[in-house]
Amino acid sequence: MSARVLAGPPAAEALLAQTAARAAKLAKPPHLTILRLGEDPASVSYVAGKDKKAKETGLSSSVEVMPDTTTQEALLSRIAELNADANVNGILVQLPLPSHIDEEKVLSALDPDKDVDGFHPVNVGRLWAGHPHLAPCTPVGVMSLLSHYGYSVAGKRAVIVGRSRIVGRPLAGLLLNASATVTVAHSRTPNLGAVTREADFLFVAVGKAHLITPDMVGAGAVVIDVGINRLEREGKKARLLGDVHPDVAEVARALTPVPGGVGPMTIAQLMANTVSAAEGQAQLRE
Ligand SMILES: NC(=O)C1=CN([C@@H]2O[C@H](COP(=O)(O)OP(=O)(O)OC[C@H]3O[C@@H](n4cnc5c(N)ncnc54)[C@H](OP(=O)(O)O)[C@@H]3O)[C@@H](O)[C@H]2O)C=CC1
Ligand SMILES: Nc1nc(=O)c2c([nH]1)NC[C@@H]1CN(c3ccc(C(=O)N[C@@H](CCC(=O)O)C(=O)O)cc3)C=[N+]21
Repeated sequence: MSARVLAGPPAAEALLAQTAARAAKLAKPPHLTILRLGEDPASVSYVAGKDKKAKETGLSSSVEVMPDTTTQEALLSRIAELNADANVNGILVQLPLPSHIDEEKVLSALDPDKDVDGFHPVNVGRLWAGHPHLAPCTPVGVMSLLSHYGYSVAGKRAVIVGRSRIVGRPLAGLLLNASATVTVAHSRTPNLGAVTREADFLFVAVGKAHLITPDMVGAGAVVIDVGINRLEREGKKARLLGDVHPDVAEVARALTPVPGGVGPMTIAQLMANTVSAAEGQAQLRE
């Protein structure tokens, strides 16, 4: 038996269609500003993908590139201007930032109601209080992928491997809000396989190619592979590997592919968050 493949693109298209319809109801197209510092190739490529998808969805977007020598002060002052600019509905600061910049300070400087990544402490608090407004795109995208394919986590055992700000932690909050029984494993978890085998729904966001092998997965589990590991190849395009070994398809009920699984949902959810931000701001003005 081979697992059902939970492809991202059809679910992402459905979400984008809904999002475009919401955007069209607003007085003007919502505007997303993306700040990128430096020329890290992965960041260049992700940011270009977000900008392109925004335009395809009927949103307005702009990318501002600053040198990787930009001071924290200069970045904070640009953020203050964007916060004050009524024409800007959403602001995204692409991560990772150069090491001389304090990520916490930068993320806390964003207007929480324009924080389309959901990384500001106010948005983290809203999520964990059980009433999210803007929540991180990747985990929200994972939840909508599950619902697109008809899965409900209520009353089920969910195990997450990874506890980052961008994926593991907010995913735990969303799954708890959706009434799953949630376990979060990480690098200090002994006997990882014993924990992951208990999962009805297993979510993996670590960044280690093929960490999860078939012996670590319970029969009939739904497995969501968030990991993206670049395997550079001489003279060829890099190959992308997930955190889950492909043989897991032999034991799991369902599995997301890499690429073409969670990645497209992240981008689609960013568009949805930008529209949510614009809707929230329009309500505040009423
Ligand atoms: N598809 C998408 O849209 C996205 C994909 N990604 C991908 O997801 C992966 C994770 O990203 P991100 O969350 O930012 O990564 P981080 O490096 O921030 O976090 C990795 C987490 O994995 C844990 N970990 C590391 N090694 C092990 C191990 N051997 N066993 C168990 N846990 C371990 C770490 O534990 P500890 O906290 O103890 O250090 C940490 O919590 C990456 O491959 C990234 O490229 C990320 C964002 C979006
Ligand atoms: N402030 C901030 N917000 C983010 O949301 C953010 C970030 N910084 N930094 C980096 C991570 C990573 N991330 C991805 C987005 C899309 C794909 C994606 O579209 N992946 C495609 C493949 C793309 C390719 O070919 O490289 C897929 O999985 O099919 C992957 C990863 C967002 N991140």
